[in-house]
Amino acid sequence: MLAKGTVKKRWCNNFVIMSTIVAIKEEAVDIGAAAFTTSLNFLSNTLFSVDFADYESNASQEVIEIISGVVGIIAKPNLSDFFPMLPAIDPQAFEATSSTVEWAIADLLRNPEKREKARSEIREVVGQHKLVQESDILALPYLKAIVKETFRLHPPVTTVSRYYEADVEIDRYIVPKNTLVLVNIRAIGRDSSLWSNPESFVPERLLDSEIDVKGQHFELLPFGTGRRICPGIPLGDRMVHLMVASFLHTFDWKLEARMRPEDMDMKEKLGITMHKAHSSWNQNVTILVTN
Ligand code: HEM
Repeated sequence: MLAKGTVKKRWCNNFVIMSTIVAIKEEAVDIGAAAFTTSLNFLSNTLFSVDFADYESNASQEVIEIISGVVGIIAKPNLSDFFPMLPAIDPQAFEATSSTVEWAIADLLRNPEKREKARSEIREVVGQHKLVQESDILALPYLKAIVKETFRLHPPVTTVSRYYEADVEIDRYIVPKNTLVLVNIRAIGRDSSLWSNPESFVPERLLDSEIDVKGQHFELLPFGTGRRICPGIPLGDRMVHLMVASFLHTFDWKLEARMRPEDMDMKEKLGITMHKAHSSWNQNVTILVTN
């Protein structure tokens, strides 16, 4: 087993190194795939001190399929007593984390002045030649606002469901027993009675706000709420912050000469979670290594 701090450091380093290799080769980075591989390796390092996947081998999907199968077999009482996280390993958890990172980077590519603001904040707190550490995140309010705003606009899990076993009254509506109620988190995040200018990416609106993502503020529920709230909040939220901060800190992003930010394709695709429909912006992004 690696020491506790080592896992985090190694994971963060891996993410930056993996992206740096691609950037040095002057290839486009598939942010979604890099984030997916990283979240997978973070968990495998935490549990087994090994990397399960490699960004360049395209093996992440195979690993996920194996994990799903293995979890079904081994998450029986004995093994999950030793590894309580095992039953929670679900492809959706990695998808949710990586799609949030992908959207945050996409929105920042479309908004260069916000990207620069976030980079200066990180540079000031972390310094030019160090890697972002988990302890730095607390001192990065603009980064935190960016992540919340990304969750508002692009919650990876768009809908949560509840099944009512008895008649219930909710806000003057009677929900009869045996009803499955679907709550559209994405629609709430874009509701104009709750948010001004809801379709725009404006992290500033959440900068000095008390609204958080832990299920207490019903206008922003990316992790759900109540008894079935996502148990992976601390891990998922931390991974998203660290990955977005590492990307911003380590690389300078720009679109290829002929492409304008407003021309980026921001269509969504519904899979296990909500991902970007096209990675076309990947092919139009030049990444310069700054550190
Ligand atoms: C950005 C990352 C993530 C997001 C946005 C997310 C979102 C969600 C949402 C919306 C739910 C349904 C909650 C409800 O019905 O109220 C859920 C459930 C769940 N999540 Fe996550 N999740 C993320 C990461 C993770 C991670 C990293 C893990 C575990 C390692 C995890 C494990 C679970 C489990 C086990 C459930 C089912 C809980 C239950 O039904 O009682 N999630 N997640």
